[in-house]
Amino acid sequence: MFDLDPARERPYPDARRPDEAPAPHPLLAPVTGLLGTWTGQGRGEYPTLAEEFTYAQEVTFSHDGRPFLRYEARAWLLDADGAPLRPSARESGWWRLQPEGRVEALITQPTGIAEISVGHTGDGTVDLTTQEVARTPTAKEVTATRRRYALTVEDTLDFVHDLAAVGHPLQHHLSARLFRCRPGA
Ligand code: HEM
Repeated sequence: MFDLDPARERPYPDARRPDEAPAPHPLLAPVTGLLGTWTGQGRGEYPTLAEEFTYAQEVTFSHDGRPFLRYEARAWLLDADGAPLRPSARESGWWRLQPEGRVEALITQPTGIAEISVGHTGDGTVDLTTQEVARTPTAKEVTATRRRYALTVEDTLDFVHDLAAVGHPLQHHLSARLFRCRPGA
């Protein structure tokens, strides 16, 4: 009989480093530099908000040998001294790599938003723009987002997020600079 012991090692673990098994699918070649966990800080704004805010963010990219990345991100707001204030945005999804660096992404948030985005990757940068935004009945009115993830200098990931929501056209919502987490460092 099949052994369902949950304590057994998973047969298909996710890899978070390019040199870790399983080997990345060849279509992942333009994005293997993203693999792993990134943390850092950013700032945000929107015309509906009286003030800018600062936040911390943790982002993880992994894969299981197939031509998509698993994406997971969470953020928390920071006070003026950099201390955690409260949990903020979370999201997770799948980035499907296609030939010629084309990317299709599915990203969902607990605020009732599901983004279907398309874009392109090359030179350490991933650009994604929503093709569709689906919303649960009580979600805020988000109509579009645009994201750029850019590996600028080594082990640094810059993130910019534009948002069209609650009657406002696409404009800056977030910018962050994240640094690669080294386990045990
Ligand atoms: C690092 C990720 C993010 C952070 C730290 C963040 C932070 C914030 C903050 C602090 C607010 C003000 C309201 C509040 O205090 O909750 C806000 C509003 C909002 N955010 Fe974000 N956000 C993030 C990502 C996103 C994403 C991915 C979306 C949509 C796809 C989004 C859509 C919105 C919308 C629609 C509002 C409400 C605007 C309004 O009605 O005034 N945010 N965000």
